[in-house]
Amino acid sequence: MVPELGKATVLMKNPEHVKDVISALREEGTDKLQVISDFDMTLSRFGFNGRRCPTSHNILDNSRVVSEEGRKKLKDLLHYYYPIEIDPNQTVEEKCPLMVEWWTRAHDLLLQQKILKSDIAKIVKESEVMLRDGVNSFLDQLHKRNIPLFIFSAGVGDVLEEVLRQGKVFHPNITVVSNYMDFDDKGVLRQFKEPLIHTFNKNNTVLENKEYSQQLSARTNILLLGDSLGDLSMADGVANMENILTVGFLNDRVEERRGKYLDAYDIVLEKDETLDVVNGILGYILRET
Ligand SMILES: Nc1ccn([C@@H]2O[C@H](COP(=O)(O)O)[C@@H](O)[C@H]2O)c(=O)n1
Repeated sequence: MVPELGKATVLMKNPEHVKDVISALREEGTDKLQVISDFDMTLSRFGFNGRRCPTSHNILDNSRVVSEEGRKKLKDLLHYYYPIEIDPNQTVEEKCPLMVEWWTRAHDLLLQQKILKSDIAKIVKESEVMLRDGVNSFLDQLHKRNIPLFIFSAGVGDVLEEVLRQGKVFHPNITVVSNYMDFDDKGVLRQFKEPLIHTFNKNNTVLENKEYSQQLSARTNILLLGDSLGDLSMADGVANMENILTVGFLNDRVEERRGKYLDAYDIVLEKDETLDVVNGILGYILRET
């Protein structure tokens, strides 16, 4: 069916269910399909050559427009809050206020740096961000086949859009909901727009663009890609959902989190920096293999 599902990085609790959903997505055709994806560490790479790749926040944090002192404080926040974000032993209820605290403190520090809108392209160009191998062909294929892609990200919208633009894959079938920067009339960052999106509120509560879900009301079959357990609520706003296939990238603390990911996602990709499996599934659904 999909040879890539035999890859060593692929884990599935219920392979029969996966097979059934993929068959249903193929049978029902592309007119009913939409893709919902996270950005950081899902479409972008988690690591390269043993080094962590930056998230859209880190692209700003590590850039030359942030002072040395600011950079250190942002790194301290990352080292304090990231382990909490991925801790398998804390509940979402416990984590939520701490995530709001992290994002708020980091955004406040970024506001002090007087970042210019006109600097974003250069900041991205000079960063170490990388898209996963196979993302370009995945996004090109979705565009070619008129399949909408909804990127729901707790990262920084202006930055992730620029990453896609520089990768020449920011196609018109893509809609992004994320944390966007607000610049004053001189082009200086003055605040982040509301609502604040963090890892564990990626659901209806922050979706103001109801029009978008109405436009897509006929697309009741979903391919969902994420890297956090919080990403599983990204499709909550889809009315009358019929079939959903969830693919989760398990990037970090794999031993401790494997069980939870296997319970939550249909397909778990363990330490897989590519989109090979997803491209294999899409090719099958599109009847190209
Ligand atoms: N100040 C921050 C806040 C969050 N992050 C990381 O970015 C990821 C963004 O979320 P996605 O929805 O795009 O996955 C999140 O998982 C945090 O680890 C950060 O780097 N700096």
